[in-house]
Amino acid sequence: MVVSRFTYTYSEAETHSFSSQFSSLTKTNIDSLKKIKHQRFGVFRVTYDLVAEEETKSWKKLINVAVSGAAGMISNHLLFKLASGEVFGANQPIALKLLGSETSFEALEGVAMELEDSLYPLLRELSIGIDPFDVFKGVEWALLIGAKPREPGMERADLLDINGQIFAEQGKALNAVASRNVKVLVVGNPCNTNALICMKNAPGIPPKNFHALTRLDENRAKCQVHILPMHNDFILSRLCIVITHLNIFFQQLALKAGVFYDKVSNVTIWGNHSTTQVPDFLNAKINGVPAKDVIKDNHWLENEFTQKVQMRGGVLIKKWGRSSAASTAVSIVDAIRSLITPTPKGDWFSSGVYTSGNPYGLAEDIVFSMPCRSEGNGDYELVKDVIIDDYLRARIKKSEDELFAEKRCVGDAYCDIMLPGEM
Ligand SMILES: NC(=O)C1=CN([C@@H]2O[C@H](COP(=O)(O)OP(=O)(O)OC[C@H]3O[C@@H](n4cnc5c(N)ncnc54)[C@H](OP(=O)(O)O)[C@@H]3O)[C@@H](O)[C@H]2O)C=CC1
Ligand SMILES: O=C([O-])CC(=O)C(=O)O
Repeated sequence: MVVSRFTYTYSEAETHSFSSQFSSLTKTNIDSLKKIKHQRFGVFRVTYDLVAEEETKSWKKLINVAVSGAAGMISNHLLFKLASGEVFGANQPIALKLLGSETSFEALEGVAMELEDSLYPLLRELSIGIDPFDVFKGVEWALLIGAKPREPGMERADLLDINGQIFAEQGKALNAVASRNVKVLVVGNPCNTNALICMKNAPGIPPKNFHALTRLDENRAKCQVHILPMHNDFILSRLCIVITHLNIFFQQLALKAGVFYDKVSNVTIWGNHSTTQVPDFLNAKINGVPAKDVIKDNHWLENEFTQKVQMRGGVLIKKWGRSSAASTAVSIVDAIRSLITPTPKGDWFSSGVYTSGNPYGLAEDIVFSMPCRSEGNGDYELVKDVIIDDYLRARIKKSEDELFAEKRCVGDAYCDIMLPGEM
């Protein structure tokens, strides 16, 4: 078998002139530029015969992965994890197809150069482009990160409108050219509604294949346990190491308590990736014991813990001046790995998935974070044996209402809902 490392359509000089064209673009010529096919990059122009190599390596068939917003902050962390084998495995060669825009094209070239310079053996193909109908051709995974963040003075409805258009176009492109079983993970906010829009525009792809990223919220919920009040019969503390400069502080807390966050399981985030999300402590377990039996402080769980998780994104934006990028990339890796490796017995993971046919009595036709299990084949099943009490039901309803409001906002002139990260 021959694994191709790009055939590049343009010479180096042509690339530079191609790039500089983008800086002087007007809206009228963008469409004609979009007709240009996406490019195989740099060293990946050449096709190498890997037959000899394959005799010694038990590599799987090449997997095609598209990443949008590839020149952005999250992608800058994620792409290197994908190329290294950390995500799909050490025997999984990968073709990365990076989607940017006319404004980010030069930055995208810079990202591609860094990927080249990293000499990842598993990265067999790398291409960049600005037209999703080119970039998404044959992809088996689409990680949709690119989305316009809200700017000062913008109406929320403007953001939903703009991002709605992005995800509608990308849904159409996936529908037209992607693998029929492509798995789509929407990260760009508001991710639940963007995932729904994308899905609705891709009727040829099973709705079950669309996910909105709520794994970061699950991870945040797990790490928040470190702030548990001391308890008479059980002292528990938790650690979160996703924010590098807080490592030492958190590690000290964990060492003192002698409990690590890998002892927290069965954590569901219900609902929207927003401040209405519901971190479920009712079904969560600590050391295999129901979290409520360990913590026995309902007030703390319903208030302090819940709000900490709901507000985490916004608090981080205030401190960093930008939204979570590294921990988001980590959670994307977790989300993918949860679908391609069997879920540990008795546990589950959270993902924003389509509600139609759900076993919890949730409203149909929205993308809602729910507990999932996978056999490791890329697919998932919803977990049936969870308890939903009156408290959870009431909180879940608020998130449902918000998602219906978001749905209504797409295309509306005025919108009065909270978006993810808002305080
Ligand atoms: N679900 C979750 O848990 C989380 C979601 N997020 C969300 O992920 C998204 C990306 O975050 P991050 O990487 O930090 O952001 P960046 O601003 O660093 O990058 C975002 C990318 O989105 C693309 N973009 C921006 N505006 C538009 C537009 N109008 N049309 C098309 N693409 C656009 C740009 O790429 P280009 O010009 O190449 O298209 C840009 O590089 C944001 O929406 C953020 O809110 C963030 C953290 C957690
Ligand atoms: O809050 C934001 O805007 C970014 C985000 O989604 C998060 O950090 O959870």
